[in-house]
Amino acid sequence: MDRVVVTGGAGYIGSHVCKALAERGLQPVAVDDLRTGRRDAVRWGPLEQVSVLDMAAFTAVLERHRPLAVLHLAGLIMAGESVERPLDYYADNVGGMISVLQAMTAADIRILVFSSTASIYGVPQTCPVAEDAPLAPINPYGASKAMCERIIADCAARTGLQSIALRYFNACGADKDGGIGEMHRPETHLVPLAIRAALDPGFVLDVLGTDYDTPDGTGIRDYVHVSDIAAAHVLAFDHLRAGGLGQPLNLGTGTGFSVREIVAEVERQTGCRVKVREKPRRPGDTPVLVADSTLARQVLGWKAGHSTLAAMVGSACVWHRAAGWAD
Ligand SMILES: NC(=O)c1ccc[n+]([C@@H]2O[C@H](COP(=O)([O-])OP(=O)(O)OC[C@H]3O[C@@H](n4cnc5c(N)ncnc54)[C@H](O)[C@@H]3O)[C@@H](O)[C@H]2O)c1
Ligand SMILES: O=c1ccn([C@@H]2O[C@H](COP(=O)(O)OP(=O)(O)O[C@H]3O[C@H](CO)[C@@H](O)[C@H](O)[C@H]3O)[C@@H](O)[C@H]2O)c(=O)[nH]1
Repeated sequence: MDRVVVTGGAGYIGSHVCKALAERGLQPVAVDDLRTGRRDAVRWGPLEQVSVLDMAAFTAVLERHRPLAVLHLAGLIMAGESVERPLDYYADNVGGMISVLQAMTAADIRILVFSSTASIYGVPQTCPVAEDAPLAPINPYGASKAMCERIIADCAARTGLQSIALRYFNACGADKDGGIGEMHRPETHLVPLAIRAALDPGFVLDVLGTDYDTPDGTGIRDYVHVSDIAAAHVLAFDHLRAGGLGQPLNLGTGTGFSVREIVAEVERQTGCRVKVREKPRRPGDTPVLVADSTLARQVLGWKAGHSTLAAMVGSACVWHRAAGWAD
């Protein structure tokens, strides 16, 4: 069976990517050091418990499995935390990227799909934001991902590397079969926290900023179903394997929802009040981020088919009712 290495394969999005690869008839090999990932999320292929920072060990994994491609999702992910711990973010995200590219070069693996982010746009001048907008990250997390994209482009210009950077907007929701879903440790993301604040009597959601220049004063994001993001990885892999041109692609729906709109949807779906308290803005947060994903549709034929608000919040509610929350 043809193999594909998924770094961060024990994480939230990586585990959904592994499932999508398996459904496409490919064997995913998860490479994850389990610093935040979960062993029980690795269900569709082997787990190699290795840090991508360990170039020699990661090269050995590539030599052993001879994958057709590397899908690089491993990294640190919290924009707010990156403001507090910038060096950790540059070390894991930029250091990890360099190590992955060195290992791929050593093992002669030429196809790369990279997890980039909407955070690289910072505070975009226009929304929905397209891929040709200036990259102007306002936190170390976004800056680390912009650096990775630059490093990939520099390598691709000099070698046979074929790559696509997928700039995801806000991943949420859970797999339809219920076995995997969002369980970050610690959890800082809005959708799981809002669901918890509805279902767990002892938990309150902090609304982080109520004075943004938005209709209800709270931050607006483009939420996209994790299964749609996973599907985009398979499409990107197929596209590159067929010799298609690599380029950065936004993954979003083109519609933004405010924090209060997410809270209202959680209340509608659970039938419970979401307990909230209003707090100041979180450092490093952008007021509004919404994607123009026309290019992903044109290049990959990608559609965010599962990403209605009801489907995203609904699948997340089903997951958390069964799995609870990480503490
Ligand atoms: N969650 C989102 O909304 C979102 C949006 C845009 C981009 N992204 C990107 O998607 C990727 C996956 O995010 P996620 O939400 O699944 O996060 P996650 O924390 O669930 O997954 C990241 C995984 O990477 C692993 N990891 C981290 N550093 C590693 C290292 N050096 N070596 C090996 N494994 C390592 C962790 O153990 C974890 O399993 C990240 O690169 C993130 O920046 C996420
Ligand atoms: O307890 C919370 C958590 C979040 N928010 C707000 O909810 C929105 C979404 O926040 P969150 O779910 O933390 O996601 P982002 O900070 O937008 O970042 C996510 O989305 C980015 C892409 O847009 C990814 O790159 C990041 O990895 C991922 O963490 C923002 O307006 C936050 O201010 C709250 O009000 N209270």
